[in-house]
Amino acid sequence: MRPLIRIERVSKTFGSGLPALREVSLQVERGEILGIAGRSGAGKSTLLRMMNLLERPDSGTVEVAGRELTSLAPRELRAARQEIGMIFQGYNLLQNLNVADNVAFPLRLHGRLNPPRLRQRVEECLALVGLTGKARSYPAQLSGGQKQRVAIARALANQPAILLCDEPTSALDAETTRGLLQTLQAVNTELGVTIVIVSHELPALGALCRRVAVIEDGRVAEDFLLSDLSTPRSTALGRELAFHGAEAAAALHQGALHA
Ligand SMILES: Nc1ncnc2c1ncn2[C@@H]1O[C@H](COP(=O)(O)OP(=O)(O)OP(=O)(O)O)[C@@H](O)[C@H]1O
Repeated sequence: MRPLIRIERVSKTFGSGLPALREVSLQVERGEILGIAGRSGAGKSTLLRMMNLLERPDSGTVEVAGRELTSLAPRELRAARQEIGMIFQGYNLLQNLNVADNVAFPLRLHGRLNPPRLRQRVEECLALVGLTGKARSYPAQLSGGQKQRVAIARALANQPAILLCDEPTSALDAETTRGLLQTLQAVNTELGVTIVIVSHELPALGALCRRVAVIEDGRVAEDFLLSDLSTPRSTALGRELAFHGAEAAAALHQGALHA
């Protein structure tokens, strides 16, 4: 089957002159959870942001669900992005809107649902992330974990096929992180959403991901299934991941879904 995301020979250099990505090729299969690991500055976020064209490559192609994003007109690109939700380390919530209105924001932008259906969709999304009672709260009244759950609900409002996660647990404590990873796992298994997650937290990647790509100096240094314990890993991060993976996955499956 055709991969859901296909990145081919993508390069990107910012003003500083050093390439952030060097002819990177990477595929993401429909339904999988792919982790992107790498040291600070390796190019992880830039690669993730290529997947919805928040960053535009200098060269190479980015195909999502059979559409080559770099060749789309702005209007077509907006439509293609409906398929791709994203969450960030800093949550990016609108502080002056309550939780329900934050989740409703992309639905209103798109304008496809009438008011009763829109309210229903917001309730569904909040139930999905365990925040039913918080619809009228404002972001400032929520914990970090709750804010990230609102961000997930908002990212899923338009029923995307893909959820891109940029360091989603970096600002959270260990227990909250575990609850959030369980939510992401449920989003994948119960809704079938394909997830790509950038994180410097190897236990989080080990617990959640089926496959991990290790980025070094703007290149994919290795790309492997965490279940493959027989092939020697070629990078230090790959070896650490192989070591942590099984243990972290077992820990994730203990405890409540919504911490
Ligand atoms: N908007 C930008 N303008 C200029 N340089 C940038 C920009 N975004 C990224 N870079 C540079 O590109 C390189 C890769 O950055 P990127 O954020 O993708 O790395 P990363 O692996 O996600 O790092 P970290 O783990 O620290 O977030 C770095 O050298 C960074 O300084």
